[in-house]
Amino acid sequence: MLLMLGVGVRRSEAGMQRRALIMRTTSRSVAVVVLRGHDIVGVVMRGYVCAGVVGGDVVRESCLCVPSPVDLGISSCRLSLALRRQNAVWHPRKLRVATKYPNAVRVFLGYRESVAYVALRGGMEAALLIGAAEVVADIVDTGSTLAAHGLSEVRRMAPVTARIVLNACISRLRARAMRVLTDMLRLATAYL
Ligand SMILES: Nc1ncnc2c1ncn2[C@@H]1O[C@H](COP(=O)(O)OP(=O)(O)OP(=O)(O)O)[C@@H](O)[C@H]1O
Ligand SMILES: O=P(O)(O)OC[C@H]1O[C@H](OP(=O)(O)OP(=O)(O)O)[C@H](O)[C@@H]1O
Repeated sequence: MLLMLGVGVRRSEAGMQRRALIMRTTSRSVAVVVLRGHDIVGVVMRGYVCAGVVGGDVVRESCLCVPSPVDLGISSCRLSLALRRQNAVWHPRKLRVATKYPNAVRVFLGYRESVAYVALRGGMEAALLIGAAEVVADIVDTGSTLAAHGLSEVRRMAPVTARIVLNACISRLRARAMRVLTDMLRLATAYL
């Protein structure tokens, strides 16, 4: 929203409605769509929207080839592996990793047969506490969530920040929207 304000685009009155998922703006060629993080890359790649703002963790996990030229440098955290500090019970054959980022973690750990993935959508720490996994792969910021569950961060796999992702063909299809977007990208890169 700040980037939009920087290029003179504001939410219109109609865009201020409570629980609105599509916010109209003062520019006829720009609207803001509110989507779940894990849906954004696919929606941008398919060209339903020109651009998206999304965490780098989600971009990695999508494994989709979408241009991501600007790192906004905000919402910084990291994708890490964590273990129980005490009473770890190891499964004899496979190391089970509870995560909502199985694709990204597979790349970091290599495609090893000795690692199995327990795909969860949240609350990964609970998987260790109930014996469903030995390792958690999740984003960590302050570390307080891990500490609250008696877990220790054992490996930092990747830094994460919010990024702008773009549809590769949009400049040809929606020239006016692209001009606003180009101005926003210029502004973002000038101030970051
Ligand atoms: N503790 C945190 N510190 C910094 N950034 C975070 C933190 N938690 C999440 N993020 C960033 O914010 C993004 C959205 O996180 P959030 O937890 O709101 O969504 P989610 O729970 O992954 O998705 P959904 O709510 O759609 O299921 C993440 O992809 C990450 O990039
Ligand atoms: O290191 P910390 O500062 O404690 O942050 C890490 C927590 O933040 C994220 O959860 P979020 O609050 O986004 O909720 P979620 O579990 O629904 O994704 C992540 O899944 C951790 O649980």
